[in-house]
Amino acid sequence: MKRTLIKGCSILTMREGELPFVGDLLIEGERIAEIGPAIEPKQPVDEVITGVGMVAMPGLINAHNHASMSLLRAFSDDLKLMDWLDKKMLPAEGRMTPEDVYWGTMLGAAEMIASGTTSFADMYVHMNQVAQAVQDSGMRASLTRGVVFLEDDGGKRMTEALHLIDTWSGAANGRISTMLGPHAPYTCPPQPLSEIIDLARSRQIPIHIHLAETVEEVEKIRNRYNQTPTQYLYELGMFTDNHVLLAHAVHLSTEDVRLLRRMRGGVSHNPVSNLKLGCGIAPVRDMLEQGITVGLGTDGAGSATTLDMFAEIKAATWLQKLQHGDPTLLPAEQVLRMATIESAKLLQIDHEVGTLEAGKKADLILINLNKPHMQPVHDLHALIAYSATGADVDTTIVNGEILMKNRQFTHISWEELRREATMRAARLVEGL
Ligand SMILES: CSC[C@H]1O[C@@H](n2cnc3c(O)ncnc32)[C@H](O)[C@@H]1O
Ligand SMILES: [Zn+2]
Repeated sequence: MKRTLIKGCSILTMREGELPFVGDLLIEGERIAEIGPAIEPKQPVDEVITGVGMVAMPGLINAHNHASMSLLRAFSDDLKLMDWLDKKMLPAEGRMTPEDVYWGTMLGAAEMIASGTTSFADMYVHMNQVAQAVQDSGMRASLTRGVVFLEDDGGKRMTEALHLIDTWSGAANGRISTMLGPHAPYTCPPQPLSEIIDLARSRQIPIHIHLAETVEEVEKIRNRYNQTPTQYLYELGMFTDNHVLLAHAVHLSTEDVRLLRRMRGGVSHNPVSNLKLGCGIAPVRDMLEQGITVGLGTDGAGSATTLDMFAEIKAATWLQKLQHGDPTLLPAEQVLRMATIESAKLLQIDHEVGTLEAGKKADLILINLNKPHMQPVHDLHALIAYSATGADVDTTIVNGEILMKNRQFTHISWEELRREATMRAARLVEGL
């Protein structure tokens, strides 16, 4: 079993209310063996990492992504969501081969590792290739085959969704978990959606779904069913005994927020994508007041452009402060917890990751403080939430494996990845 000792770093455990302290962290195999002011290992260590001038904190957890859409980064911007999706993304996605999805996911994984994300929730197609990329990149992920019921496919998409669950749950040394992924209320009519909900309940499979992202979605569902999108899911039994990961939840009425109050799971707030597509501001303060778990995600790079979770951290707290004219809302520690342990709850991995604690899986990052914008150090939570960017991450560790050290990838060949991604991305968007 490999033993790695990180010495002399500032440690942010992200356990509620716990103050930062300077100390050491011992990793044995996949897990954190010890955290403390000065560790004297009882057995020889294989690697010592000097953490002086660094902050160790839990890896960030991206609760909503379509990693493979990294191939469509900065290809189609400044459009309304439905134009962006129908006229640009779906035609490009129609050309995607399984190999494209593999390399697109690897590109997303490389960006996430380089910016301090260790786990992500993903919804896409060709999920065998997404899972393979998760396995190869060393990341942790919760994967779901996105299912749209707009035309009859003879059950192909659902077969693939179940194949993913049956084949990949627990794979890659437990780094991969799975969910069911009905895409959104406007792409999933009542009958197939209620079948998925019942299946999820009977097999205890969590659900990942987009909800109430735009005003247009609210109008569409009102016209079709005379309900809000949230009522539509609620009445179909979505929130009865199912763990549900809701992406966006921007347009919720007061009554909608109350309906979600007792839900298992919670909401991935994706503020950069919501801002860029002009969708609106999710009622984060109100959801938190009702006890709803709110984590953070990026959505795909096709809309958000970047998968840097530090951008989401800033946008999330700034938006709540601005919307309510109250700078005390979402203080630094709380928004950092949203990007770590609260997101972990949404992926049902909070017993393993999301805080730094002896016995948990060693998913953590080292952030370099030796930079002008990271000095002086008064309040570490504030410094990281309001000043750090993904480029300040020096080292990324998942399941005890070092995936990036001194900003160099250890599992990814960047030259090969860049070549594959460039060539494939050009083909996908040609003529669109
Ligand atoms: C069927 S796989 C997932 C599907 O979702 C699309 N998608 C990406 N971003 C969004 C978004 O913000 N709202 C709705 N749908 C989105 C993606 O292009 C895939 O087709
Ligand atoms: Zn999405």
